Amino acid sequence: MTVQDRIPLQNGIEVPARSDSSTAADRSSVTISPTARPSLQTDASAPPYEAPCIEQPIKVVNLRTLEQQAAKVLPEFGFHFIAGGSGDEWTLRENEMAFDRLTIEPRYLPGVASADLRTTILGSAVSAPIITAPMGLQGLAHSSKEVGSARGTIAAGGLYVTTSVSTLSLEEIASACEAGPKWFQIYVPEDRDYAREQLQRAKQAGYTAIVLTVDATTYGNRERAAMLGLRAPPRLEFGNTPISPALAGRTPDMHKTALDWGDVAFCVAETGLPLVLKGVMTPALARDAVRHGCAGIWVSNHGGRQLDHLAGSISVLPRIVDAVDGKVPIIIDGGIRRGHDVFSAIALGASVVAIGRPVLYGLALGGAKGVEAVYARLRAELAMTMQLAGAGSIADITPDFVSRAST
Ligand SMILES: Cc1cc2nc3c(=O)[nH]c(=O)nc-3n(C[C@H](O)[C@H](O)[C@H](O)COP(=O)(O)O)c2cc1C
Ligand SMILES: CC(C)CC(=O)C(=O)O
Repeated sequence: MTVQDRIPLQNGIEVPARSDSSTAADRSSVTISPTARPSLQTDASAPPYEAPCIEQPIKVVNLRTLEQQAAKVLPEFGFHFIAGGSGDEWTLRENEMAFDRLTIEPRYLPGVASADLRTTILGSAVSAPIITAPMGLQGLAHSSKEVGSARGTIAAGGLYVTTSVSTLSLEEIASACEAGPKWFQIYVPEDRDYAREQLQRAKQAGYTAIVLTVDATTYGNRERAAMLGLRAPPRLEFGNTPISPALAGRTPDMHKTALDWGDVAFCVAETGLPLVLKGVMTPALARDAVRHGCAGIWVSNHGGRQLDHLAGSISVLPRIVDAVDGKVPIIIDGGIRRGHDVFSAIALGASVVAIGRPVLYGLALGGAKGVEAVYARLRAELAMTMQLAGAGSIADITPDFVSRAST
């Protein structure tokens, strides 16, 4: 199989593929697990993976074009691991398309001199209603790994969410956040002792909330690498392997399949921290989450990487907002690329939005400074949208600012 010359991305964009002289015979050494639990594979005989390492401020024209820029600096496997979705990538595309079907109804002559973007989420102050979504294996994006994205996020006044499947340890990442706000997202492992250890380490390291992701009880059907004939790296680093002597010698599975409300109660009982449920796509789950004491609801389809053919996340937000009825704050992610996307999400009832891939593209292009530039651009677009639409503060952004496009 030869690697295509040009790779089609979202929105009809194509990027030139890197040259790759490996043959089908070479690639056949990639192990494809025949088990019922697909997972990200490694390819022991592949050449070492070299992530970008440049630290520099970058010019961000807009967050959409970042994908093309990042494609030029990332190794192909890393780029497609980050950019890709699952199955036909319908949900991946729909996340952005659903925002594109919304229109803004401006309020002119409001006497607004400037827009104040500041807000709070679960007691943490942020410079704008924008936070960084948890993302695993950031060593594929840049040599600074999660330290780079954490530093960039905090420097921009955002909130950082560390994942349990980070390349670096949750403690190293917590240090990089310094005094900035940080949450810990867990994929509850099968092994209770290991789960307990991770939660206790997170609390000890100063994370102030636990995010429990519910949409990954098995790995999504990620087909890009296979379709493009890409070789996975020889090894993938996971920074949160067990450390306590009681767990010595165990290599616990990082994802529990039979996740249930007992796991939610366990995470709360072990930490006493507020728990945000991530991956909520239905009003029924949102209602149950509130009833079970969750402190926040995170509307997400995992950036279209898990179950394909879920709706675009912004499409389900209004019904979830109705179900939650103001009892807890709502976070939303998926396809947020423009200041007016942030504006629409807030108008439709989210407290803050989270951004995923654009952070990793900024990281790949410039390390922490690149991430800071991504935030700066999105914040500038939001400020401009608020000024032009006539909203002086985040609290001013009410539902009547948004309607569905009539075309
Ligand atoms: C490379 C990558 C890794 C991810 N890893 C995690 C993870 O470890 N935990 C999690 O809950 N979500 C993970 N996600 C999903 C993001 O948290 C988020 O839901 C999604 O990226 C938002 O969509 P966007 O990329 O369009 O902004 C990952 C997403 C990407 C792109
Ligand atoms: C290492 C992966 C399980 C991280 C993830 O959640 C994702 O790729 O979407």
